[in-house]
Amino acid sequence: KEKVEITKEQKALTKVIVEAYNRHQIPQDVAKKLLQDQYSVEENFLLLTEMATSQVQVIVEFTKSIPGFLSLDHEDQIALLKGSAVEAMFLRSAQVFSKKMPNGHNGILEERIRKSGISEEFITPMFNFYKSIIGLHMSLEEQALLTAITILTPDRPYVKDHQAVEKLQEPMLDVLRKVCVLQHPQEPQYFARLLGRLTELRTLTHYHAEMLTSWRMNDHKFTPLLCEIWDVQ
Ligand SMILES: Cc1cc(Cl)ccc1OCc1nc2ccc(F)cc2n1[C@H](C(=O)NC1CCCCC1)C1CCCCC1
Repeated sequence: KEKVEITKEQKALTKVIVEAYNRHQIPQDVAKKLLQDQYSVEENFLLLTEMATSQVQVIVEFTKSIPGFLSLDHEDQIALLKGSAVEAMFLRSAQVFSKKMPNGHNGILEERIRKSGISEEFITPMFNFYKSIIGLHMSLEEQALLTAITILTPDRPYVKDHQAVEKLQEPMLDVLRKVCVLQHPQEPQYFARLLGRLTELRTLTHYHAEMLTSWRMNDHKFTPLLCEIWDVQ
């Protein structure tokens, strides 16, 4: 049985990523807001656009803290952020949804999201993804590293220097693999299952523009930033 050892450098890298991720805190309050009140479909849509907009800003700050990211070609930096923004939003939504809340609150939150205005056909795949994330019982390190790995995906559209992105993603994958072995010794396949969620995340992201334009109301208004990120309008 191979003895898994995390090197000093890998410990330092994990620390940087987890600290950046913790600064990533908003929009944790979206769950609180949704539990406070029932909103109309229009108010929910507005809440989503506000949350998504602040999430984009937070993701940019998180990504800038990833060692080496700012040394990438500037256009590639934009391509990576644009290409991963929606996946990062769903990943963040799943993590917010997976937070243990006082009794019954998780049920209320699920109910509010089901009735928020999202079209019926997208509710099931979305919650299937959330529940598969919950089932993994991810640690904070795993959540932070998985988010960084998602952003540093070399094969995003318009990325020119794939190699340079791979060189940043690989050390993250190495340390995530070791963290998984150390934190889930009983589940040798845990790391593979974790990466498998990224495939499910891409499938869910595939529908995102339709999820927005089919929100049960008329006249969907998007900000220019969200038009860029969400490929709508
Ligand atoms: C991310 C996303 C993309 C598309 Cl296209 C459609 C939908 C969606 O989020 C669904 C979704 N899943 C959730 C799970 C837990 C939760 F607390 C909120 C959640 N939301 C939406 C939200 O605020 N997400 C933000 C969470 C933080 C990061 C940025 C995004 C709320 C908006 C108000 C109406 C109820 C859904």
